[in-house]
Amino acid sequence: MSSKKYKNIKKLGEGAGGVVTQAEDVGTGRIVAVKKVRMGKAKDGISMEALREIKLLQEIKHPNVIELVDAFSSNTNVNLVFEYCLTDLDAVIRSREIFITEAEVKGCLQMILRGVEACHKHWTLHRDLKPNNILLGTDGNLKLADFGLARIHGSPNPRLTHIVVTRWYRAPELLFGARQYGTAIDMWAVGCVFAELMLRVPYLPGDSEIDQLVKIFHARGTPDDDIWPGMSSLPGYVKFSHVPAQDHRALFTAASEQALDLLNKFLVFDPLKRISAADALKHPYFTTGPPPSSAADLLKKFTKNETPIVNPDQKDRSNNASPFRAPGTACRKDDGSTPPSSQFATKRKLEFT
Ligand SMILES: Nc1ncnc2c1ncn2[C@@H]1O[C@H](COP(=O)(O)OP(=O)(O)OP(=O)(O)O)[C@@H](O)[C@H]1O
Repeated sequence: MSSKKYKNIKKLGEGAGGVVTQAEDVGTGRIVAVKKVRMGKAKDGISMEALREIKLLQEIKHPNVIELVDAFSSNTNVNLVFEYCLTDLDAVIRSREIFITEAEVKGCLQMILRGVEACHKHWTLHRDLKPNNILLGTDGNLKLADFGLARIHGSPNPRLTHIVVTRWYRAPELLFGARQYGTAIDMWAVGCVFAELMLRVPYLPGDSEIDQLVKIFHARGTPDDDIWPGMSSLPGYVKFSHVPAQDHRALFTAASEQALDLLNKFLVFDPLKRISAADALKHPYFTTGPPPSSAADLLKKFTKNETPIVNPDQKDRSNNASPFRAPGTACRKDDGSTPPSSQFATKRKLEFT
């Protein structure tokens, strides 16, 4: 980083877009995270990818959307300066030190939904919602981050590509190659994250695009054109044999009726009938039973045992001991790491290779 304004502290990690470094604003002493974005297809010396992220984030100012503090260019890079975050939801979900209560799941989901609602109000799809793109800010708020794939939807010539959203959180319309899609793709992803918060393991961890659809249909039942009008006309539609929906109650053993009802509304096949973020926030789930945990409570709980963000490259997901896995067996390459205990779920049998 070659800005006199920021003093490099340490490398935090590296994503597909570039290196992220912890730094200090020498003028104010504020700790920030600087994301150095490699040049993509450059126009006028600035990466279009970086420009897109800058533009979207500058428009959305919300406690549940990561703050873009500054942006500057250095040689061939664009540096995006973000508020520094303490950990991410992936690290929290995988931590065996943390027992996530119903109130905490509720608090997390409420913050995620508020962030998504803010994005959607600004005609922005996040498009890559997943636990490691949801960061815990120093104020205890969860913040949606990594807008690298976000696009303004509804713009005249969107040329939307269906290769978006990490597979496990990808909506069925994207898996069937829909070229026109909207905010409902983020709501499917929110549903998968909600399920993962309760289960403590990814809900639908498909190995491939086809396996992703198989996992979705095994969980939710195979849809037909009555349930999802227009499904068979989608460009990538493939006919699957009929399987009935899994009994949700058998998997989410301790989840409340309201939690299951809301989960079902996120995971509706027809994108037009899928619940919106604004409506989800009005669901009785948030007003019945224990109230959602506050940001201050989440901060205390999720940072108690220090769960620093771990760069996925540095995570050893195969050798950690697990009560769910026979000693010495490696867990399947893609399935995340050791599932911590959950009061919501029946311990799900992991498949081994
Ligand atoms: N604001 C932040 N504060 C603290 N750490 C951050 C911040 N933003 C990103 N990181 C960390 O830096 C690393 C790289 O993040 P980045 O968003 O570039 O990629 P990623 O989400 O890990 O992967 P990908 O780009 O493939 O989605 C990750 O470990 C991430 O958690």
